[in-house]
Amino acid sequence: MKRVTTSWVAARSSALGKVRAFISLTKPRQLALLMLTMYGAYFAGGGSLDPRMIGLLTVMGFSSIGGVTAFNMYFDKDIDAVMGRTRRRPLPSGVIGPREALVGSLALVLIGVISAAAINKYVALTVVAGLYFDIIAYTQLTKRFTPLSIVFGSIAGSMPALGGWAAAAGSITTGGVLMALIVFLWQPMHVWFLGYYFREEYSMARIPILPSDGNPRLISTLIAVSLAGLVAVAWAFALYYGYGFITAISTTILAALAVSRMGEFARTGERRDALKLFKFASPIIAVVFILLPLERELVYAVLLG
Ligand code: HEM
Ligand SMILES: CC(C)=CCC/C(C)=C/CC/C(C)=C/COP(=O)(O)OP(=O)(O)O
Repeated sequence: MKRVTTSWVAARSSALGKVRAFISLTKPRQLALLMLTMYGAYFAGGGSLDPRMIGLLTVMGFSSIGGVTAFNMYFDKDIDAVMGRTRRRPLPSGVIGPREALVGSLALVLIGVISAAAINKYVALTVVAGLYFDIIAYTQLTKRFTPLSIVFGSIAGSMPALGGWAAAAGSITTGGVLMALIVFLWQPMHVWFLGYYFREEYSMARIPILPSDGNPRLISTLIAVSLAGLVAVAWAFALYYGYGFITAISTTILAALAVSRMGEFARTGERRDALKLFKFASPIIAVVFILLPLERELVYAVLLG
């Protein structure tokens, strides 16, 4: 009896281990913030609390974004084995086999496309675009060859916001494009400070993540320009739709803070400054995608009654 129980416990713990490992293939923290941009855009675009829609959106977001991320890890298992940051991931460490990862990620992507189509064809379009720009344009065609890969990765990263808005608005309209543009313009800060912090590992894996081999002054200037663009888009949204001024003011303050801290990094090129600025990036995008829907609610529910 004891032997049966032990083998059952062993089997259960290995199955749990597999599930945990597969969840880590979806990069849960990145997945969570990407889903926040999806929900934020959905509610900022006037989306309702209808349970069917919220359910479909949640299944679509988790499975399409998680599936694409797991698919990316399947393709990148060779370079992930080289970098200290990624070598303990389930594929390079062997916890999950390539076939399991491929089948699982494809299943998730399929569920994502189907649930997106159940909402409307524009949301389905954003999922297909996210799949194409992440897996083909970024992972396959550019990530290993040029720092310009960030353009394609950033288009992919902007798709959940566009999809969330399209789910609410029933099509792709100005507000969705502006919110997607905000995510697009946020990504250089997110990617390049992380890339600078891990630049030895990236060069070991021969991944050209940084422009001009990581000149801190150039990186800071380019990120400052992208943040200025982000702030301009936030103000454009507020002026166009008549709500979003608190979001625009908050984004302006946060971007100004980030740029003021970049001066130190531009001068010293210190890795620890790059990490601090990387960590500072996520709250900026979170503020936009939490405040904007709240402001819409405030204006529509309270002021317009
Ligand atoms: C070109 C596009 C992007 C690239 C190259 C990129 C790259 C990365 C990398 C390398 C990490 C570290 C992962 C790890 O070591 O486990 C990361 C973490 C993360 N990413 Fe991205 N990312 C991109 C787009 C996005 C987008 C659009 C979002 C959300 C809107 C996002 C949210 C996050 C979050 C929340 C984390 C975890 C941050 C932390 O640990 O503090 N990423 N990303
Ligand atoms: C609607 C939809 C499906 C959108 C896709 C959203 C999505 C998954 C965006 C992520 C973009 C991206 C390039 C991440 C980094 O990968 P990396 O390989 O550079 O990161 P790593 O080095 O940590 O593996």
